[in-house]
Amino acid sequence: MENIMEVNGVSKGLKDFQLSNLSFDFKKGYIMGLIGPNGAGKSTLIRCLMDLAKIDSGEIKLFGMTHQENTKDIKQRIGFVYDESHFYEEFSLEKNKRIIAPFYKHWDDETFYSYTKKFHLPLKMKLKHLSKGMKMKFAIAVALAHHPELIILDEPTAGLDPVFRRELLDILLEIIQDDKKSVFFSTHITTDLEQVADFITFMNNGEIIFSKEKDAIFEDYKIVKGPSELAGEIQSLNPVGMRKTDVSIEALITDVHNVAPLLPQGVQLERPTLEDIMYYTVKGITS
Ligand SMILES: Nc1ncnc2c1ncn2[C@@H]1O[C@H](COP(=O)(O)OP(=O)(O)OP(=O)(O)O)[C@@H](O)[C@H]1O
Repeated sequence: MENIMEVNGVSKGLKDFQLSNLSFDFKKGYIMGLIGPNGAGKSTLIRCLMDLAKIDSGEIKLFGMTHQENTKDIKQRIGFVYDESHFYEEFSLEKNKRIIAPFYKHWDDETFYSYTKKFHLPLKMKLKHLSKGMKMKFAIAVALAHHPELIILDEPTAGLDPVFRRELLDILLEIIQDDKKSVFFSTHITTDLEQVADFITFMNNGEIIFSKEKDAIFEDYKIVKGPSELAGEIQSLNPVGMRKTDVSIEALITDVHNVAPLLPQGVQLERPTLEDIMYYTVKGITS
């Protein structure tokens, strides 16, 4: 399968922050989730992907091209949804649509109106009077109406009610069904990714901790639980993170195939959630 996105050794310095040597690939026809704690650099990476922020070194290729080579073509082929509203607040949704549509070669009114109907969006209302969730829905309708091959969303489910969140995840799953489109989205709601993502990229402190197939992550990481007396033995196995109470111990281990045979008797192995993996990676060993 061909790569739709290739990030090679990308670095970007901001005032007090640095994206450091990021590398990962993303294949066509899948959903990739981008996770990481607040301030990890997810939005900064997305801004670099969209060429809204210039990278200092390395290379980003989308559809096999860099922005320098053909940014216009790249942007036509991406549906981009992000938090800062880039629409006209004083105008109605209909008027916003009339302004935006001519910028896209493949704009499709029928698709646009089918989504605004599905999302119950009031076309005559001024954008500034929409709720946060409704604005997000409008941004999604606009992004999907020009038939993008790649959809990039920065925290699209933030501010959405659970019913629409589920609906949006179903829409994202529908989009990739023809194997020609791909979805890349950042989120703090890791359970959403457990449902729909094929690949997960995890960032912390401006670095990539891993970028892997979801199933491979759950094969590699396990939670170890046991009585607190075993703390020393578990710690000697170099867990990613560990939490100890007076009576029990819980740790996250990686490279489970090599580490599991070394585990002491009396511990249980459990499948972690993505949230467990994030928590222990960020927190490390606490007591
Ligand atoms: N324009 C900017 N100038 C200087 N620093 C910035 C700028 N934009 C972001 N930063 C800093 O870069 C760091 C990463 O921010 P970023 O928004 O990329 O993180 P994030 O992972 O998306 O976080 P969150 O989950 O909270 O949205 C933060 O420390 C932030 O303050």
